[in-house]
Amino acid sequence: MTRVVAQGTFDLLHPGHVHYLEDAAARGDELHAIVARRANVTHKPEPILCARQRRDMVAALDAVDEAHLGDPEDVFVPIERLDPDVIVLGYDQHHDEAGIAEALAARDIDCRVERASGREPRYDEELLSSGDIVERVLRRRGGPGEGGEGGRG
Ligand SMILES: Cc1cc2nc3c(=O)[nH]c(=O)nc-3n(C[C@H](O)[C@H](O)[C@H](O)COP(=O)(O)O)c2cc1C
Ligand SMILES: Nc1ncnc2c1ncn2[C@@H]1O[C@H](COP(=O)(O)OP(=O)(O)OP(=O)(O)O)[C@@H](O)[C@H]1O
Repeated sequence: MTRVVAQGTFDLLHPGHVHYLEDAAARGDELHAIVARRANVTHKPEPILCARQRRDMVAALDAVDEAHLGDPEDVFVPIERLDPDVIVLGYDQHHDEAGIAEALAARDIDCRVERASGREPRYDEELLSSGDIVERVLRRRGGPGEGGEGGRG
């Protein structure tokens, strides 16, 4: 039984997330998704939705066998608990495979580190970024003070 782990913020779910999780699931028999805590999302604006809601949405995806709230302090806590055979990084995820592989080896965790493929938009209107979804909402629904087009867009 090959256990796979994938991870991310998964704020406003979109087909890119689905592609990533399906790609990761295809690399083993069961897929566990770790959902980042707000405090650990430091390389971009904080997520709009709370971690529990983000976890619940990821858990609802067919590709995902179980979704977990990430540890608030130590990203390796869920890894040591889950003891995966493969960790799949997202195609543009800011983590370094070699660095993670070293950290796993230092913890005697026998686990491969792989990187998923990216998915390109299939039509102009399609948004494959949570940040871009927020931008569109602000543009279309932002109040007059926020430069939005106002109204229900
Ligand atoms: C192997 C691995 C384990 C992680 N575990 C946790 C965790 O336990 N708690 C957490 O808040 N974030 C965890 N993360 C970090 C988040 O997934 C990271 O902030 C995430 O990559 C968000 O960035 P992204 O959504 O832009 O990809 C982990 C990342 C990796 C690569
Ligand atoms: N278009 C895509 N194709 C494949 N994987 C994707 C795509 N978009 C996001 N992912 C992957 O999903 C995981 C979670 O991504 P994240 O939660 O950061 O969403 P995001 O849409 O990339 O956020 P943002 O674009 O606002 O930074 C990451 O590993 C990322 O590589």
